[in-house]
Parts: sequence; C-alpha cells; structure tokens
Amino acid sequence: MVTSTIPTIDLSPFVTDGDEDGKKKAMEIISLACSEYGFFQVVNHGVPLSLMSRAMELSKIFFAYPTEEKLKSVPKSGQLVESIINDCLGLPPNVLKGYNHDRSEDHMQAYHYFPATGTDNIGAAEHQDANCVTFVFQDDVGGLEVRKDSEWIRVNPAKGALVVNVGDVIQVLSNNRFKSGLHRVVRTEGKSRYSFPFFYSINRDKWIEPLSQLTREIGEPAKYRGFTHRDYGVLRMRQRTNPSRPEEKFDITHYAILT
Ligand SMILES: O=C(O)CCC(=O)C(=O)O
Ligand SMILES: [Fe+2]
Repeated sequence: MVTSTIPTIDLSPFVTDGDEDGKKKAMEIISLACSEYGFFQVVNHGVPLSLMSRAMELSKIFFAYPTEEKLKSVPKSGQLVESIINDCLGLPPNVLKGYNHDRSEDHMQAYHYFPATGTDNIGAAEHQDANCVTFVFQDDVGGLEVRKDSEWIRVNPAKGALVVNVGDVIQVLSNNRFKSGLHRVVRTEGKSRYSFPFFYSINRDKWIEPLSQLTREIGEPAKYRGFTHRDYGVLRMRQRTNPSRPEEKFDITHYAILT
C-alpha cells in the first residue's frame, strides 16, 4: 500500500548565513532521511522557481534554453547537498568536495511518461541510481515512489520542490550509513508525466570505496570492495542490454563484502 510521503527540508539556512540553529535542525532531518529513505525533498534550494515552472509548462522552452542557463544553478545545489551530506556523516569539512571535484559526468535527462494503459503502468522499473545524488524536477502528475520498510511511498509533487535521491556512490562511501533509495515510476491513467532528473555524479575513473574515516579510522569493517565508477557503469549497462538471466538484478550489492 502506498502511504505517507518523504521528508521536505528547507535549505534556506544554508543559503543565507548565520542561522546555525536552522542548519542544525535541517541536518538532523537530512541525516534521518538519508539513512531511512535515501530520499527527501528540498525547498529554497537556489534553483529559480521561474526556471522550474517554465521547464514544466512547456518542455520545448526548456530544450530551447541555452545549456549554460539550464545547468548553471543545479550543480550548485548538488555541491550544497553534497557538503551537507559531508557534515551529516561527521566527515572533516570538504572531504566529499575534494574527492568529487570534477563535474564532467553530471547530466540531465528529460522524460515523457505516457499515460498508463489497462495492462501496463510501469514507467521506470524499481532501481537505485548509480551516481552520487540525483535531483528530480517533476510536474504535478506524480508517480515517483520510494521503497521503505517493504512499502512504496509516494513522492508527492510539491510546487518549487526538488526531489533529492541519494545514489549508490554515497551509499558505498558512507559504508551504508546513508542509503541509495530504491525507487520506481508508476504511470497514471489518462495523464502524461514529465520529469527532469539531474544526475550529480563523479568522474568515471574515480576509485569508489568506503571512506577510511568511516571504516579503518573507527575500527569498522568496510562493507564494499573498491571499484571504478566506469567498471560499475559498464557492468550495469551490460546487464541491461544483454542479461544472462533477465530475472537477476544487477546492482551495487555486486561489490558488497558479505560478512
Ligand atoms: O522520472 C522520475 O521521476 C525518476 C526517473 C529515474 O528514476 C531515473 O531516471 O533514474
Ligand atoms: Fe532513478
């Protein structure tokens, strides 16, 4: 059954300086959201509302927008959320920023989901994102759902809100403290849905493994062996295009160290 919804966080304390109390409260909710859902929504995130609503009003306008303009503000939100996650994990300042300083793999997708038919309502089958953090602009149709405690939770569209979805890279770096949210898209009867996910990612040659600050340095065993993001991407793609056994899901557990 689909119930409740995911936490929404106001990022304004991080945008205007001085509100330490507001920052602390927001970080508590983000930590909880990241460890329990791997998903949350943010408002006052610094992406202009006018840009978001124009994008949704008519995707043609969005595509006609110069790429520069389109992408300028979103990576900034990526860096902001990444630095908040850094602090929520109790890491020394700017560890994630130093580790993930190359923005060349970041990309945006545009989706048009057609209305559900009587026999088919799958928009996107359940999966976890392989990147660091995904930001989803969605219109008001809905259909994005997150798995939590064996239930699908609806990510209710909220005007001006950006959906934030923790990906596999953060799950591995955090040694499972933060989880890569399992999600899917269900199509609605009689309505098309438009969404624009922005994938805040990492250079594909980067070595990904649980951070020493959250493993060796505190005497915790690493829950993943290391890999390059390129190798992971290749394996995911191969499984998708040429599955040896289609029912077998390929995901980040491929690198998990079983204890
Ligand atoms: O359309 C959406 O809301 C999400 C799409 C998605 O999960 C993805 O592209 O990874
Ligand atoms: Fe996704």
